[in-house]
Amino acid sequence: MTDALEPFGARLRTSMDERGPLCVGIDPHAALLGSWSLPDSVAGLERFALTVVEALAERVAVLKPQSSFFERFGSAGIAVLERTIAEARAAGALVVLDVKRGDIGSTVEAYADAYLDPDSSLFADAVTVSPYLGFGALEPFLERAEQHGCGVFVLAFTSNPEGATVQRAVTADGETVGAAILAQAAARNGGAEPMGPVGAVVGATLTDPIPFDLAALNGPLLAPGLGAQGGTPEGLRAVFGDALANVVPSMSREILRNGPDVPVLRRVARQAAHDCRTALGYPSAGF
Ligand SMILES: O=c1ccn([C@@H]2O[C@H](COP(=O)(O)O)[C@@H](O)[C@H]2O)c(=O)[nH]1
Repeated sequence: MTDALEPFGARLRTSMDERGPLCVGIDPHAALLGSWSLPDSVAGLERFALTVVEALAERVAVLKPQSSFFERFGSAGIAVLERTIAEARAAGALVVLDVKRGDIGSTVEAYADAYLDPDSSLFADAVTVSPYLGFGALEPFLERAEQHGCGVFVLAFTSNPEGATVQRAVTADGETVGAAILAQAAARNGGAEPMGPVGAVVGATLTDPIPFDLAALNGPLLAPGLGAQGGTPEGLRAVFGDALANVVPSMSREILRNGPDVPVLRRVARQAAHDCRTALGYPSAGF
């Protein structure tokens, strides 16, 4: 039986305050394996992922493995993902598994067992989830997260341009789908201190205003899209307004393309962390 963890909002707040808010994605694209002179194989995948862990897990607040790049190698890739998560957590990083799961409630129950049960070999501190089968269908994820001190990042306004056709569609109540998702997430977080376990994914690339007061979420805001997708740390203020304190800015390729040298990865990530801290108004301490 594993010891109960503190609530995710408190753990994330502490980690961001101590290390700075940067999240680095572990996205072992085939092209990146090649540019690191690694084979496009399970061995290459493992070397890549564990090199990122070695370089950054003791330094950044959050590491975010992208499950798809591990799944493409089948069960052997999943075994590498398990090891990556375990070693990153052991080194002190919070792990957000970017797996974007969502289904009918009875099936979500099993996904929640897979990712948010401390006895699972894929246990992570948080997962990304898709609410497009209805926010209510995510209930098993939310319950399990609350039970075990984990977090859930619900896709709201994603960084890709195609997302808008769904997320900015207007519901019968006259609000956008994305805003309706955020309102339900905010209701779930209530007045939790320092923030609740239900986060949202809001892209750092967005240029149209977000039709929701993001500070009212009272939860973490995972902001992918920095670097390779065109988002910049300086642009975060325009996207997130009053909610800057809860933003977890995320970069993958922008950092990873500098590998495989560990000191170089650290130097690039340190610069990115500095840029994000400055943009988000953090003190200069931290990675
Ligand atoms: O809205 C979203 C949600 C998730 N992602 C994920 O983040 C990384 C982005 O990688 P970069 O190399 O920094 O572009 C990737 O794993 C996506 O699946 C996102 O980009 N946007």
